[in-house]
Amino acid sequence: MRTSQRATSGQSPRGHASQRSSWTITSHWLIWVAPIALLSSVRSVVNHGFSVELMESMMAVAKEFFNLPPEEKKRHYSDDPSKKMRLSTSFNVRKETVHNWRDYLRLHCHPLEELVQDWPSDPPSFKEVVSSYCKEVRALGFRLLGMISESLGLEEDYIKNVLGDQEQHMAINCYPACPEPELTYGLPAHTDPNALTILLQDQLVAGLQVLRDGKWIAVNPYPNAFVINIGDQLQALSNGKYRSVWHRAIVNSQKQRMSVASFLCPCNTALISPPEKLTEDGTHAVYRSFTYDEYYKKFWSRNLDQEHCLELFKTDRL
Ligand SMILES: O=C(O)CCC(=O)C(=O)O
Ligand SMILES: [Fe+2]
Repeated sequence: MRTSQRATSGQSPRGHASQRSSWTITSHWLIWVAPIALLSSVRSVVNHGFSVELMESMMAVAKEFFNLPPEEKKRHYSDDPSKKMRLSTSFNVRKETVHNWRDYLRLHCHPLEELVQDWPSDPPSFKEVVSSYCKEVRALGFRLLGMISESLGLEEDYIKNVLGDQEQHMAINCYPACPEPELTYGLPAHTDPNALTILLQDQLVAGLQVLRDGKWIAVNPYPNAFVINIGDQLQALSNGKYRSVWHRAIVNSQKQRMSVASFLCPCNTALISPPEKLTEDGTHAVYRSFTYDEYYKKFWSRNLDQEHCLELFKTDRL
C-alpha cells in the first residue's frame, strides 16, 4: 500500500533526531502539566493513573493487527476520510501528490457501543482491548481538559462544556522500516486540528519530533508515559495562550515504528470562541468564532504542507 516519495520540505527529517527532549515530566504530573503546558504545548505525562498493562496490551494488539497478512488487512482499506473505520496510507491520498511512509487504521470511537461492532475482529482481542483503552483515554483527556481550564482561570468544566459531546478518534500508525528514510517522512510537520491528543509511543523505536524555537527536537519514548499534544481548538479557545504544537514523525531504515494517537475533538456544532474572561481586559480575540464543523472541513480540504489552518481564521486577516 505504501509508495516511497520525496519529502516536500528541503530540510533533512533526521536533523536533531538524537537530541533528547528536556520536557519529560517524570513525577507529579497533576501539579505540573498545566502550568508547564502554558509555556510550550507538548508534554510527556506519567503517574497518570492509567493502567500500564492496558497501555502495553493496546500497543501489542496494534502491532498484531499490522502484522496480519495484507489480504486480511486490505478489506478495511479506504481513502475516504469520512469513513468511521478505515485502513489507509500516507495522510490524505485523494488530495496529496507526495505521499508519506505511513499506514494507519483510523477509528471513530464515540459513542463506542455503536461503532465497535464494525471494528476488525482479527486479532480476536482487538475490539475488547481497544474499547477498554478508548474509555480510559477519554477519562484521562477529560481530567487534562479540567486542569487546562483551571490554569486559564476558568471553571474546571468550562472547556468540556464548550466542546460538547466530544467525538473521539484514534489513529493507529504504523511506519514500516524505510529503505531511504532521508527522502520521506512518516508524517510531515503538522498541528493536530482537534482539541487534545493523547499519544502512546512505541517503547522500542523513536521517531516523533516537535518544533521548538525553530528547531526539531526528538521526543523519545519514555517508560509508561503518554505524550500530550495541544491541538488547534485549544489554541483558539485559549486565545493563543496554549499553542498547538508542530510535530512530525520521521522513519528509519532498520525498524518498523508504531504509535497510537487518540484525538479528543469538539462536537461538530461546538462554537469555538475565546471565553469572556480572556478578553474582558481589552485583549482582542485572535481568531474569529467558528464551529468545529467549519474548521474540520477546511482542514481536510487542504494538504498538510500548507500554512497553518488556524491562520485562515485570524481576526486581523478579516
Ligand atoms: O507517530 C507519531 O508519533 C505522531 C502521530 C501523529 O502526529 C498523528 O497521528 O497525528
Ligand atoms: Fe499529529
